[in-house]
Amino acid sequence: MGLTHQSCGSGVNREIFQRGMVPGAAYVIALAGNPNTGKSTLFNALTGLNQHTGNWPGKTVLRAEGKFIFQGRVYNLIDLPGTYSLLAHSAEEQVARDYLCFGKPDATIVVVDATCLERNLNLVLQVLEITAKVVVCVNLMDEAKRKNIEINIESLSAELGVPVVAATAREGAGLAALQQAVAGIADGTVKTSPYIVKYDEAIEHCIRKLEPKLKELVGEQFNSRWLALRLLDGDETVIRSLKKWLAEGTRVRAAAGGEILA
Ligand SMILES: Nc1nc2c(ncn2[C@@H]2O[C@H](COP(=O)(O)OP(=O)(O)OP(=O)(O)O)[C@@H](O)[C@H]2O)c(=O)[nH]1
Ligand SMILES: [Mg+2]
Repeated sequence: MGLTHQSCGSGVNREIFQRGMVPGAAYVIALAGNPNTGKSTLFNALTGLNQHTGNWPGKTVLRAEGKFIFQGRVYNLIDLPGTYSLLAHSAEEQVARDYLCFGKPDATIVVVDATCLERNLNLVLQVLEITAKVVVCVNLMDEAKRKNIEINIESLSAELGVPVVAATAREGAGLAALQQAVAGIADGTVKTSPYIVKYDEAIEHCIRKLEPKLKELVGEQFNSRWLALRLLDGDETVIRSLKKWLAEGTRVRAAAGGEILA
């Protein structure tokens, strides 16, 4: 049998992409965003001093994770490196992108700077191309207020199709609402309908051709539209990551005596 999604499972994701290491965690939550948007401030405010740091596998990029407890459940929070894009031009971008696709977090918080929202939304749209399980956290609301910038959180949420929460992480403001929104996405009680960028018809045509083939390979595990776009980009790094994921699935299956891991 060839390599298919049936030979690869979430156990594999955890092994090779280090999904999360907090024991007993109900959910794994990723924290993404442009550099300097307050991700680490938010991470520290949510987790306190309960953090574990190391490097991402094979990279000199710092990996920080910790936990918070909300309504009796443990959430494993992963602080991703700050990036402007997810096109894997740098080690940081590759780490963030691979984690969002192959690590399959239960929810992703994208932290944006309220004082330069437009630039930050570029990353939000890229994350929405990978996963629908997103909460946007509009941080630095204190700075925005000082600069007389008003943000209509409700209409932003309606346009993006995902929950949007305002916060001032440095003062701990908005954290409870953020945790509530994350909980709803992680346990599936809140459904999203993310804004998806549409490309030129020539590209959309190629996506329609590629997507079914990719679905055969990875099933519903990963976002095949996004994988198709990366293949059209000729993105070698994503092809390598995909091969690694498929090969690892077979290795684990063989080690488990041929049983398919769910
Ligand atoms: N005024 C204000 N400053 C904030 C807020 N949150 C974070 N900051 C400040 O913004 C700066 C950057 O915060 P970090 O938490 O390091 O940002 P980051 O996104 O982790 O940055 P990178 O890891 O470099 O990508 C620091 O000086 C924080 O004190 C906020 O809500 N309001
Ligand atoms: Mg940081």
